[in-house]
Amino acid sequence: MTSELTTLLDAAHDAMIAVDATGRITLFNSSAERLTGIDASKAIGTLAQETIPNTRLHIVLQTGEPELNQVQSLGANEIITNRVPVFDQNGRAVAAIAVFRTVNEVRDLAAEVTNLREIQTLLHAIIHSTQDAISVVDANGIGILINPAYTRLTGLEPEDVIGKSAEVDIAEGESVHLKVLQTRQAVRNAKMKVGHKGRDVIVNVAPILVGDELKGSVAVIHDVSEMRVLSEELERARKRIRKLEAKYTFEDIVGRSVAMTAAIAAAKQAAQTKATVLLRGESGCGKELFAHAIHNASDRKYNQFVRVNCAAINENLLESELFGYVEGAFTGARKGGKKGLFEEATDGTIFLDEIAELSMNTQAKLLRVLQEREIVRVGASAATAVNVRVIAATHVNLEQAISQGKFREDLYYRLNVLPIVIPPLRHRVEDIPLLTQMLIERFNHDFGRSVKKISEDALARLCAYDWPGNVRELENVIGRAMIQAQYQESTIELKQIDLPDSPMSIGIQRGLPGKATIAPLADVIREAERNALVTAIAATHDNKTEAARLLGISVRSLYYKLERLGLADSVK
Ligand SMILES: Nc1ncnc2c1ncn2[C@@H]1O[C@H](COP(=O)(O)OP(=O)(O)OP(=O)(O)O)[C@@H](O)[C@H]1O
Repeated sequence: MTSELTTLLDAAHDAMIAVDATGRITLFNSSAERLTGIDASKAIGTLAQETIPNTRLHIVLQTGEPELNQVQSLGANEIITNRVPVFDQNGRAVAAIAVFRTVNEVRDLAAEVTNLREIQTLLHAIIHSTQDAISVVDANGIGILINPAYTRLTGLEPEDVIGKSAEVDIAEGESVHLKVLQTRQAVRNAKMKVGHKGRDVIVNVAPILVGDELKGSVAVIHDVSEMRVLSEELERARKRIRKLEAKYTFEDIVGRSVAMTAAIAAAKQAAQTKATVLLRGESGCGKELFAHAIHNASDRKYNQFVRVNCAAINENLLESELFGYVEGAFTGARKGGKKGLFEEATDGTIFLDEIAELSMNTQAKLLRVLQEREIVRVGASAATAVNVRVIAATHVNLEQAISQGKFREDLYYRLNVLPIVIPPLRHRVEDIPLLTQMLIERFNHDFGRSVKKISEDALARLCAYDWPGNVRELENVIGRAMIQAQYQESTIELKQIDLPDSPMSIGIQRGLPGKATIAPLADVIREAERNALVTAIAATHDNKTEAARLLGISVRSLYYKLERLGLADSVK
């Protein structure tokens, strides 16, 4: 026997014993030594049935019949044996071979095979169900596996790819598989075009190394056009979030008084309809808060909420702002024209705050929108249909405005479909403790304070006041009190509640001026400026840069103003 053959047989996991025609052992490999505990040098040349009593090789020689899968004992082991005769050209048995291994080894092997099958099934399921296109080539760059996502992306079927060169799917660019096989290094984010349609893709390819041996490479291919669509969708969603200005919901409206509960219930009901809503109430009582909440509780919540302060926009611009304009509508008109706020709010809500401030001319145009549900851009001849829910708000007594000829009666009826009256704070004193607590928490957060509550006498003072500026005014009073409070203070005290107690000053805030209280405008402005500076300096703990930022002025300008108002020393 050649030495190569001996080495090979010694390396085999199976035990092997061969006998010649006389039944003497001619081969006894290492595994046979291991299983029998007999040295090959001692076994070779002996009669097999004498050295190993139940080899039965002499019987196989006699009968010429193979004995397959025989289980028997060998020392402490159970073994499974195959014995086969070897014949010459004349059909005479000239040798016999026994190949055996322990039953445990066979069981382990069977389990390993089962495991491998399970892993294979699992891999198959994963590769076939993933949305990522996958292709695998062997070490020679020949295709061995693709998945259905690959076929969807490239249009290539298994028969086009399996057994073919890795370059078969490339429409433009070089094969990354071949590069990875050459370098044994993974390649990430390679751009190329693949398949019949030359689809833009990004490819990640990794070598398959078993130990040190290169077995092939695997590529995961992403469709760029799909990614582009997804990122565009993401951008659209981001824009929507950015533009979604309605930040409050009904959860944010504080109030358990009967009047407030009724207003909230009416607003919740209105949210379920498409009807125009008219929010009425004094300044600062929460009309805008309600408008946000109605929008956010309606089926338009994922679309635009556009707020228009009718009092803040110049009358000449208002029409083009609301309804847009066509190219060349007026000098300075943008090329291609411009969408108006009604169109911006398509499928969403437009909140027309301070509606009573609209000119009679714009009122007529708004009436048309409400009647026809269409707008005409400035300079356009045709109308465009718009699907927009209108919420209007005013603190003005519209009935009185009608009788004074300042508000169109027909528009009033169009707007007044679902009127919701938000009661002034003085009519719902029982809400003051709740609102105060909510504000304390908000300002703790904003100013970094840790105030817990308000003292009883301070709260009593708040409840006795009649709040012409409503919740906005309460916000200011609590805000000021918390700025004044020392850091360690946990209760707002009466002395920190800064409320005007003269009935005259209340009158001024309600728009009922008393001559005695009117001061020269320059003094009023100077006083207001002084207050603003002191508050900002206090709120920022004397951080001039931050105070200037809050006031919207430069630091230099802040120092100048402090100097001019004689505050430079007191706030140092
Ligand atoms: N019920 C409430 N619960 C919580 N916060 C409220 C409530 N009502 C009003 N506010 C707060 O008071 C401030 C004024 O409210 P809002 O701007 O909605 O009033 P408004 O009636 O629209 O005022 P204006 O007529 O001056 O525009 C806001 O900061 C708002 O969040």
